[in-house]
Amino acid sequence: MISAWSAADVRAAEEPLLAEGVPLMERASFALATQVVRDVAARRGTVRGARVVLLVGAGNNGGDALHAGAVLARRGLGVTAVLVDERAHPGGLTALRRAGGRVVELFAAPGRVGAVAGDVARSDVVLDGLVGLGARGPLRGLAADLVAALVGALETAQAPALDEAAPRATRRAWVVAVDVPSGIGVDDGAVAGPVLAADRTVTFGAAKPGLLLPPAAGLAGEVAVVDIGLHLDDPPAVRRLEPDDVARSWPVPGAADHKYTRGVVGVVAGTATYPGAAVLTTTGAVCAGAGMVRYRGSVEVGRVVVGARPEVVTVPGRVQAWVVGPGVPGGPEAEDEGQDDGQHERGRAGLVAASGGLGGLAGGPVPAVVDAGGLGLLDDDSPPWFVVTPHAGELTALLRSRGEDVRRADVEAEPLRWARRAHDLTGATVLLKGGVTVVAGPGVAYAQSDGPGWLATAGAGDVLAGLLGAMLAARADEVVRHPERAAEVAAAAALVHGRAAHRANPGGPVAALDVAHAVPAEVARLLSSRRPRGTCPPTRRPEEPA
Ligand SMILES: NC(=O)C1=CN([C@@H]2O[C@H](COP(=O)(O)OP(=O)(O)OC[C@H]3O[C@@H](n4cnc5c(N)ncnc54)[C@H](O)[C@@H]3O)[C@@H](O)[C@H]2O)[C@@H](O)CC1
Ligand SMILES: Nc1ncnc2c1ncn2[C@@H]1O[C@H](COP(=O)(O)OP(=O)(O)O)[C@@H](O)[C@H]1O
Ligand SMILES: [K+]
Repeated sequence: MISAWSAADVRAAEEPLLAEGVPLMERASFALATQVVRDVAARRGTVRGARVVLLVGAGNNGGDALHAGAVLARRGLGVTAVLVDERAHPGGLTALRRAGGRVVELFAAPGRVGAVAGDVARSDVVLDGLVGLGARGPLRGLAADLVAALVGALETAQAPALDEAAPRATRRAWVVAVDVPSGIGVDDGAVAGPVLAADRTVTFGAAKPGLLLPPAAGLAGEVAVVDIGLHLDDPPAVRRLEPDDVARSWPVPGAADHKYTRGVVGVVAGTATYPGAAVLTTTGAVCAGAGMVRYRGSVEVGRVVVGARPEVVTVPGRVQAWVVGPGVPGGPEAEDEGQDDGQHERGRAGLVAASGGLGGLAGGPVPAVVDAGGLGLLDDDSPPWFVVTPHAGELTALLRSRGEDVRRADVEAEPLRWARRAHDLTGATVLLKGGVTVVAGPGVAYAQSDGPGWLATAGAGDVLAGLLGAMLAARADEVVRHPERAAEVAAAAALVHGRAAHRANPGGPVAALDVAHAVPAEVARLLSSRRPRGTCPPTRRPEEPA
């Protein structure tokens, strides 16, 4: 798991160490220089003669860059520091000069910003140390002008300069962000001004939320977290599951299991107009290893589903997680005009059962996935073991229906903020789909970035809904008892879904059904890395057949 803490938490963790005189900046800058040497050596063969430019702001972030530059200069790289502020870190400047580095005082000649940016773009490596945890809002002043000019100068070049295989004319500098890409919202991932996109971010002490959250996450490149000895005791602000986390918690059936202990998924999806959604959702659930999938819909669509997936049953009965809404038209008018094929009524019944509204009759509350047309069926208050799975457009509509004056662009600019708001307004756990999938539940947030852009294809969300339904059904009791785990299961589903999309056709376009078909092999691969049985017992469910 990658855990990210806010700037304030990281600073609080630094304080006692700084008071004891622990040399945090030396640790940070040495690790930064080591990573740069590794990157240069891996791509260029030798580090000697490589040209490095440091972009240096007024604070300790610039200090990190200057000290790292001193280490690099001593290793034989040619290092130039470009200062955008006369207050550059004095210790760092002295160290760089002593090591033979050059200094360009851009602050004294701001008119040269265009020419300097052109030079910087032609270097081998750029270390962006303009601003880090101390950033207040988007970049401004000379730092903003330099980055804007540099972004333009880098635009035409294709491959990083360190990629010796690429023709020289197409190479551009390899960009390393110091702690964070300068100017991103460190705590919220906002990108409200110019930001130099990094190939690599070397971040100190712990990851920061802005490195995991869109839109800034897309500008951080590969993130390397450097341990500088901080102790962070508070829960992280944002987490990202990695394959090992999902493998560890995946419920592997044992000898005593049967289909009902594995979890039955009830699916209310699709109509005569959108029968494909019913097939994709049920296939997602079947391929994720549901003990059983019950399809609830019209006889006509049920036949299509069973024709595609003979494993699916269409008779009512006990369900351990509901999936409501994929391929179901939203809004009361769809129901009034009969376009919903009765799915609104079936969906409402599923959600009532899932919230425990039928008491002992239905065996108590169970998790639910509420997607697409199901979102309009939610009551004012939902339990947190309901996971709503909107994309940005659907989340905007959901928020607006609850009185928020918000537009899709606002949701895309601050996805975690709005996912949290939707969680607060509805009570449900919120999985907001997108290139980075953001999950907000009670006291927890996840940001998953596992799938290729090819996954943005019609029906992929239906597969995710079915897959998530199966995962929730397998851990139904646990999720209802500990609703914060619904968010973890949702993040795990996004990981499996994204990785299955890579597996379905590595490097090329994927069809939604192929993503579902790739899930079993992807789960097997995840589980193959798991420690031997006995060290981490699978989650077991006590229920007997209904
Ligand atoms: N406290 C420490 O000893 C350590 C700090 N570290 C580094 O120090 C950084 C934090 O240093 P600081 O607190 O000095 O802050 P920064 O260096 O991140 O930034 C502060 C400076 O940037 C300017 N600034 C702020 N917002 C700006 C904006 N929007 N546009 C342009 N300029 C802006 C401010 O005028 C201020 O002078 C971390 O990100 C990390 O790189 C590391 O060396 C680890 C140890
Ligand atoms: N740029 C992207 N990169 C990776 N995955 C994406 C991207 N955009 C969307 N996705 C994923 O693709 C799926 C699309 O789902 P959705 O929008 O609900 O489509 P549909 O409703 O047609 O099934 C979601 O899982 C989402 O997270
Ligand atoms: K930076």
